[in-house]
Amino acid sequence: MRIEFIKMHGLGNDFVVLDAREKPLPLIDAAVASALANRHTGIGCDQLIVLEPSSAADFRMRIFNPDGSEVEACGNATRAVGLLHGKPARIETLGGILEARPADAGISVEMGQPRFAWEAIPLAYAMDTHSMPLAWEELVNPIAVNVGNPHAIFFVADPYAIDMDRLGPLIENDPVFPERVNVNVAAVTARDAITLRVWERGAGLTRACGTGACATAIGAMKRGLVDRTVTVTLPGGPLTIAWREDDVIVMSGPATESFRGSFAADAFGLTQAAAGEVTA
Ligand SMILES: N[C@H](CCC[C@H](N)C(=O)O)C(=O)O
Repeated sequence: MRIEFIKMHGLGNDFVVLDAREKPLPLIDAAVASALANRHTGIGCDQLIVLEPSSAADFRMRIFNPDGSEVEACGNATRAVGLLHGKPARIETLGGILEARPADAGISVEMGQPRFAWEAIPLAYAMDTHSMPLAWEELVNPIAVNVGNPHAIFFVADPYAIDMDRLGPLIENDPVFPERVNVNVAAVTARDAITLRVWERGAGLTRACGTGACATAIGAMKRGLVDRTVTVTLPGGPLTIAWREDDVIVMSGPATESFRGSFAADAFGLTQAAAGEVTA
């Protein structure tokens, strides 16, 4: 049995998309996700995205990191599947229902409302999430924001001077973040401009992180560093983030289909455990 995939990206944050909305797929679990995401022995991607039918929205989007973890939100992938869908879509995710629609800048997504309570990040114990009283070497006093998934944001002079390969995993896996955390290092360069790099939970350094851009923009707005619409420039390019008066975050930016292909299901341990069984 062969399975078709669509290779997509948002500013270089890349995805393998499996579309099971019309036809069920065999079970996709952590092992399968990790194997497909492997850049040497698999197709290779920052996240595996699986689309399924939904009773609550137009369709459901499941998000798997290369380490196999299934997570609540992926901003760049939400724009990518919005492009694939080709018209406005309500998309069910573990982090809530999002709305994606074609826009001048590519695709615009309503990413829901940010959460700041320590229990919502989550943190292991009560703490001021506006400026956490913690330090990891030169990275100090982050603001923590949940935008469907957990983010810690450090404001620094130069994000490109930070050794993310060393400090990223240290912070990602700190026990203060019981569900781990995405690590953002950002510099505010104007009232409407931020430069950002992200060490992603379960994926490492990526060329762009949509939820990271949302969380960082909201963090900067909460600290009064920028206005309520800001351009966040990642290594892969810019995203526009607005924090609406109704508290909803709106992210706009490009999405790209790179190519389509197929693979032999059993090459990645995708066995039809039960005829017609949908993904778990
Ligand atoms: N690594 C993230 C998921 C992907 C987020 C990122 N690719 C985006 O565009 O938001 C997490 O574990 O929460």
